[in-house]
Amino acid sequence: MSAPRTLYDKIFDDHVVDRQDDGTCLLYIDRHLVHEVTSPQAFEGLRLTGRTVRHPEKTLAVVDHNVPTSPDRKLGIKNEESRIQVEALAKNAADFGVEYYSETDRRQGIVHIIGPEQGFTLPGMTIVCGDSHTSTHGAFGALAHGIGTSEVEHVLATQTLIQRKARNMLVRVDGKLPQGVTAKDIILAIIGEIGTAGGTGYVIEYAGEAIRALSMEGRMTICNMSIEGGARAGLIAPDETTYAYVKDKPRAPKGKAWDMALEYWKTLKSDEGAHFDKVVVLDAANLPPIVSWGSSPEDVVSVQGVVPDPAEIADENKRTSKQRALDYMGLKAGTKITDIELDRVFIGSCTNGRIEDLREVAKVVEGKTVNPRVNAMIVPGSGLVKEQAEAEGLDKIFIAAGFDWREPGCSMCLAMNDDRLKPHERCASTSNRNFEGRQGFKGRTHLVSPAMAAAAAIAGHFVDIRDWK
Ligand SMILES: CC(C)[C@H](C(=O)O)[C@@H](O)C(=O)O
Ligand code: SF4
Repeated sequence: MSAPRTLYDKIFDDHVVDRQDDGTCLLYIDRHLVHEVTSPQAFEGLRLTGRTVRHPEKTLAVVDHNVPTSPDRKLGIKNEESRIQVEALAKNAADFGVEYYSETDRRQGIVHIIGPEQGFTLPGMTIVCGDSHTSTHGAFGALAHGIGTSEVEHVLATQTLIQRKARNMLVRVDGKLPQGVTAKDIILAIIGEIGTAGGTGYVIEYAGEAIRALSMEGRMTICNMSIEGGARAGLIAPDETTYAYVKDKPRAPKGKAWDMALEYWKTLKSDEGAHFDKVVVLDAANLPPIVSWGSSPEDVVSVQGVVPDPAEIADENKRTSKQRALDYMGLKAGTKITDIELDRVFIGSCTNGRIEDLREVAKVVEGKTVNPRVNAMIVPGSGLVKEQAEAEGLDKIFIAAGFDWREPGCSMCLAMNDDRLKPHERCASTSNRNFEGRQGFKGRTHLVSPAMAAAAAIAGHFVDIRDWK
């Protein structure tokens, strides 16, 4: 019998086209997602060398980062740089025969939200995109990771990618999540535990009772932030939850092809006794709602906690860097997290812009009013999420509470469009990065779950969602 293998080993092995003696492999790529930011030079490279896109039907292009989210987006993009990128993708997709969702297509949205929605993302596949949060698709038991622009060109031209095998890491989350604690809190806690370099050189497989209990939306939130923990990719073995989500999606296999696919997908799990190079175990039952206080996703604390004191850090470099983070954030050590007041609230992004996230938000804010000091926006992750939310009447709940209800896109997750923080504005955000300037020059970002962001919008400061009435 062959040695037990992990889920990552299996998917990797199934896609090796060529393996060199030094371990360098050529991997077959099943799906390639393309957005406007990292693709212009790649298409230009093809043009210059007279090459074509090898498999246009395995490639899907969408605009997300630069598109305006205001209702008048049809009027065009004012910012020239943004407009050029969006127009370039439209032209490249047409010239190279790649399917393309423009900002007026109802299927348009954040690249990592539309892939799963369309059934373009399927278990067992290798999936790449010129975007670090491609790890999101790992929630389906697909090997999915970000690539650079020169690799985008390589995949467009050859449908393959040069890769070396990463090491295997297991993150097991045991037990049941308490009421009010979500997938977002799990992943923030994991990153708090392992640090932003903890996953460097690894592909993380998430397992355990708490992961199994998550919906596909929750699993995507977890895998999405794998890259924030330094990992190349995140994976969750497919199960009944996965199959139920995938079934009947526009591009999912149908009929006999579905049965065959299912048979294969059922083999996609780590074998008993498979070797992991690193194992981390967390207990879900002990997790509180989490809030980030600094400028790195590892700077996290319980909502019941206080802003930590860098003076207590022994390592000098780390102490200096955490002090700088506190200064940037305009916070004092010892401040209670629930005393931190917000100016803005952003609900959306490829981390938390899916329908389930919006349902959670609606539950928290129904019949309540956004604090007058707070400017709060909700940005659906895709046109289909927006339609679904409106069909359920969620938009009415949001608007009645005083939220701004927008068109789909990356929006204020990163300041590449009109949605951005002003200097020193403090924001509770459901996105994945709190880097300096991420949401606007000198903007201050606190990463939280959708429910925590919603409650903060109403209260005007952080509150423990477990006490919400
Ligand atoms: C613009 C893009 C290349 C970038 C990424 O790779 O992740 C963006 O999506 C982000 O979240 O910072
Ligand atoms: S929503 Fe944010 S994290 Fe996701 S792809 Fe867009 S910019 Fe990147």
